Amino acid sequence: MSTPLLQARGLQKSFATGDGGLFGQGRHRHMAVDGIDLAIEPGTTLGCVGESGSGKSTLGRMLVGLIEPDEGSVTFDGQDVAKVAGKERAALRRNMQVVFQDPLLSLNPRRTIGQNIQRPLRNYGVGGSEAEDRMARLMKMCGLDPAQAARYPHEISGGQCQRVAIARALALEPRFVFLDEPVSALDVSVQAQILNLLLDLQAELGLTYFFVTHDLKLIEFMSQQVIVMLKGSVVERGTSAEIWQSPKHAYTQNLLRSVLRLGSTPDWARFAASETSSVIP
Ligand SMILES: Nc1ncnc2c1ncn2[C@@H]1O[C@H](COP(=O)(O)OP(=O)(O)OP(=O)(O)O)[C@@H](O)[C@H]1O
Repeated sequence: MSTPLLQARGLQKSFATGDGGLFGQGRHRHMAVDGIDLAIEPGTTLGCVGESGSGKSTLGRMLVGLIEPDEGSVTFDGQDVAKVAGKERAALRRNMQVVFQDPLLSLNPRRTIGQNIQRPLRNYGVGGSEAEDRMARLMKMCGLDPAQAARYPHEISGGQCQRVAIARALALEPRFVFLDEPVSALDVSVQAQILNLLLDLQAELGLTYFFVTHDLKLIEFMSQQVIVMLKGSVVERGTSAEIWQSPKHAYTQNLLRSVLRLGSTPDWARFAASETSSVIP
């Protein structure tokens, strides 16, 4: 085992719920993530599966520093994220990016796709022809034609929008990407293309992923290691094959049974293999 790129210890996050009532009697705190430890090795994917509301997104957001944990710590490349300040913090932030579920919502609709991709570069002081060149390279790498840079998000398909969101996430050359259900808003045939793109980019750039989904079959295809979440806790963890072939927790067994019974999700490995490679060399 190599040294983990990212490690979390005792991560905990609760949110206030209820309107509080007249005397505050209705106010409670809901524990969204309840003391989670995890480690992700460089160049690998940790898949996270669980029902809606189990805390997957909250966990991912804490890993990339979008929200602060109430308790616990995140260590990236040996650095405690909470203790890093100034220039080092900015460098750390560049290294951790997110791709959200709905690309149309995550892109700025008033900016062209080229401007969307260049935004993080400009935020970090890269402008002019250097930003233009990098944008064109990122677009090609993500299977987009740079000639489309002047179009707006609503003028391209959902799959192309997600390619733009991925290109934007990669603009600052991160090492770690939190993929928050990156294909669930897309048509099934487009899903396979985006999954292939993510796998190709991982192989080419050595990226490390935290991949969140509801789909157990998809997690088997995308991840080496898996955690299963239920009500804010990890109820099962193991390799993809272990979770798929011999799940121990009753919740995972039920999840698996329903996947097998419904047969509603595609055989990703076979399906994706039938798609051509997604990256333009
Ligand atoms: N900003 C917030 N304020 C209040 N409650 C929140 C907030 N974010 C998340 N929650 C609550 O925390 C719990 C976990 O939410 P989270 O989005 O992490 O779950 P999830 O497993 O990602 O769900 P889904 O699969 O539906 O996206 C839920 O009960 C949710 O309502």
